[in-house]
Amino acid sequence: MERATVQFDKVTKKIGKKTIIDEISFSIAPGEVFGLLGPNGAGKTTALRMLTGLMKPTKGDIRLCGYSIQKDFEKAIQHVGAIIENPDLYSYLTGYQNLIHFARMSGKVNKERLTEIIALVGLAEAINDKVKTYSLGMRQRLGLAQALLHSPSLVVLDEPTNGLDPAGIGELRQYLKKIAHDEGVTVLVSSHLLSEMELLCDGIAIIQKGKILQIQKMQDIVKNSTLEEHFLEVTDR
Ligand SMILES: Nc1ncnc2c1ncn2[C@@H]1O[C@H](COP(=O)(O)OP(=O)(O)OP(=O)(O)O)[C@@H](O)[C@H]1O
Repeated sequence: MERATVQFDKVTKKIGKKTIIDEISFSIAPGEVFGLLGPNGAGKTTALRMLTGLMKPTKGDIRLCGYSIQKDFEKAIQHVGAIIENPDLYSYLTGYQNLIHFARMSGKVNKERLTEIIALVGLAEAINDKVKTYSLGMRQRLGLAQALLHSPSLVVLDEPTNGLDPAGIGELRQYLKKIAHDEGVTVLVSSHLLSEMELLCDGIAIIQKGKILQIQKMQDIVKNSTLEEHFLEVTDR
């Protein structure tokens, strides 16, 4: 598997007169779990939308595995699995039929991989039920299975714990850490949940009003304080 790295280089996004993202730069190493941490409206979703090609940066560039999303989009994006908005699911099909549908589009997924990923997201028992009978957490997990199906080397998740119960959040955390640390998959998540990010991430960028205030390794932050104390010190909230 090609190892993924992510590099934001002075990325700015303006919509109308408003600067939503203001010259942000950061990089993520292969196998790292990295968090974009910031309050609602900080610009996290916008940053992730640009990374996956849903929006174009006004200035600057983003490189994935060294490929520019502006100049080499196809190559840049091919290793990415992402859930940015709500996952696209067909509620009148079963979970399994949804996965098969996506597997066909990506072309390189076999039955073993399907079985493996269904077990990983904990949907084995319900996979033949229609998605309309699923809870929000189950839909999230099916969306995650979709994003992971083609074995991406970079996984991008926007507020991944939304709608999950505490047990589900714990399982997702263990899984993301496992694929990162054992298999070298790079994981980028956005969240405003401090305690969750403290448990999940190896490194974080604190973002507020479109600007990155700080980038740090989690182990350095928690040496002296909790992430929450640190966050309150760094931001003006
Ligand atoms: N298409 C748009 N047009 C105008 N303003 C926008 C647009 N998209 C986002 N914004 C504004 O940009 C800012 C950042 O939004 P964004 O959704 O990226 O933040 P976020 O950090 O993901 O927050 P949340 O957790 O609430 O989703 C907000 O003030 C939002 O209102």
